Amino acid sequence: MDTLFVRELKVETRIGIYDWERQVKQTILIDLDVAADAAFAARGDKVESTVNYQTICQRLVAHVQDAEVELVETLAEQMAAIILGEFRAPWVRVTVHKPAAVRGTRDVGVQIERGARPA
Ligand SMILES: Nc1nc2c(c(=O)[nH]1)N=C([C@H](O)[C@@H](O)CO)CN2
Repeated sequence: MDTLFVRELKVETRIGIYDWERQVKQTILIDLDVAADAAFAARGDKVESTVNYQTICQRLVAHVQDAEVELVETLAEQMAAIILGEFRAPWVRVTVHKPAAVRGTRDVGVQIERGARPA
């Protein structure tokens, strides 16, 4: 199976386990890998025959900017559920980056895979 991808979708949101993190918005970056049949889409050359990565980005931005969760894990699970449930994708990998959240690091975050990747 082929993979549609999104790299570094940037969203400002309230996220974190500390009280101060409830008062500010922080930047998170989202990477997505979504299983999709690129050959099928290419045969018809119409976006309606595949997953529209722009629509996914718009849906996730709308969700994440108002999510107000503590953990990056929670956000990743919510986004995976949206992509599998609403966009009928069979498999997704979601990576949530919280850059510079921990002193001394460039980046921290989580990566999850949900669904079943077609052969
Ligand atoms: N497994 C996790 N560990 C931590 C998280 C998280 O979301 N998942 N978050 C924090 C803080 O919010 C940190 O990002 C900011 O100081 C710490 N550990």
